[in-house]
Amino acid sequence: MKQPFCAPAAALRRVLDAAAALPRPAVEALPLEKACGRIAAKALCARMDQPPFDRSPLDGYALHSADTAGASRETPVTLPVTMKLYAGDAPAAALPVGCAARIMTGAPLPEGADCVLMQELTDSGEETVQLYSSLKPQQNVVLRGGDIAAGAIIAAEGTPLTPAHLGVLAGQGYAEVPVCRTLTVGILSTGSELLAPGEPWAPGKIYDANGIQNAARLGQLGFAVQRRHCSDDPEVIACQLRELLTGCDAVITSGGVSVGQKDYLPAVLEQLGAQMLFAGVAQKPGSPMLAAEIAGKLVFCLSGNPFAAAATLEQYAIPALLRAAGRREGSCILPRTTCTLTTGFSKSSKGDRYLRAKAAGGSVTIPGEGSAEAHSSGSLSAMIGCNCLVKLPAGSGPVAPGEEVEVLYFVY
Ligand SMILES: Nc1nc2c(c(=O)[nH]1)N[C@H]1C(S)=C(S)[C@@H](COP(=O)(O)OP(=O)(O)OC[C@H]3O[C@@H](n4cnc5c(N)ncnc54)[C@H](O)[C@@H]3O)O[C@H]1N2
Ligand code: MOO
Repeated sequence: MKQPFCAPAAALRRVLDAAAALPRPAVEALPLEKACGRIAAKALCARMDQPPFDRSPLDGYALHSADTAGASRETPVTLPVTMKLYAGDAPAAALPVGCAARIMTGAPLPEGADCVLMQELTDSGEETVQLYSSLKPQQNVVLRGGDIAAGAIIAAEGTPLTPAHLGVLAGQGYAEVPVCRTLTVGILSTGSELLAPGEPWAPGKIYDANGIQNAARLGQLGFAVQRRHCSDDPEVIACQLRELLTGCDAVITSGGVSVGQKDYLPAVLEQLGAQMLFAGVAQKPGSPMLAAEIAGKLVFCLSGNPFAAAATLEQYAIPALLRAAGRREGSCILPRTTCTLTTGFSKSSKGDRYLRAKAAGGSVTIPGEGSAEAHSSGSLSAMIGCNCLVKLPAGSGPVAPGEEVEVLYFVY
């Protein structure tokens, strides 16, 4: 007997648990220049205090704060200038009490100096300097370790490395970092109606949109992809799946998962000895989707309708693949928030429904100016520019501008 469709939350839990149970990806060392977007395979810590010495944030004079007491434009304090420090210099001696050091932004403070007066508040003298303001200890000093202290975690294991992480790591003298090997995902579009890009159009045929879209999205998230398409022939599909499973870490198919006479994916998965994670998810769109494990590799069979494929790719395949790629679970799951609708949607929702949308600044716009047709699972163009899904829970009626809805942002 056919099993009831899996609830969305349970479906996500199953694929995340299956992904977490897979062997961790191998570790490789990469130069920082090549590590953007890659996942830290180990915790990356600060090796030293940054900055590594107390430094000046200003062009001016390093001083003993006690020497500046009472200084003002009316009653300047005059001191001899006994040293000069540029960024990159190492002070050769301590600053004697009663003396000033000419100092430039980024230069280390000499020992003894505990403050810096900007040159605009002096006469900018070279031999002697007149100070027009008094200072407190540590005023205008960037303290050693003030940015990051030795030992602090820069990126926890499983963190995708951003330009900011790489900047901090570079500031620590890292030349290379241990990252998880890139996973390769096989992408198979099934359907005898499908044409490859560039093929001449013929009656009854359509171009394979899902394959490119799925590949582009996975590429954006740092996966390598191998993309193919094949006809609705169970032997061909099985053969293509076997080949992709040999050369790739996971496979995503589209099409052929429903109840049509040429919807062969359920039977092919059975033939290949798949362990099903779920067969069908209780939502619109994408309800016929399958998720399985074959020989220790994740396989996601998305429905052919392009928006159904795109939505379930975001909701289930991407979180699980990112988890398998080495990310921590928290950064694999679509972040949820509540936003106010600026546009409405005219249909009621018997089961959970997900609509593509554009969220920003607490508001969310469902494209298509209220037309439910724009949101049919076969329509693709309304997806352009969308960054999230709006969830309309089972039992919702039509929704109107001004109402609050739950928003699930796509993961990056
Ligand atoms: N009697 C029923 N019919 C259908 C049901 C049902 O419950 N009972 N479910 C419907 C739902 S919901 C969906 S979703 C689709 C899913 O069908 P399949 O996953 O088997 O997908 P196909 O039939 O192969 O294709 C559906 C649609 O998408 C087009 N397509 C397929 N691949 C691509 C591609 N790579 N690029 C662009 N477009 C693609 C295909 O030509 C079809 O138009 O089943 C419903 N039917
Ligand atoms: O699940 Mo289907 O995607 O509604 O057309």
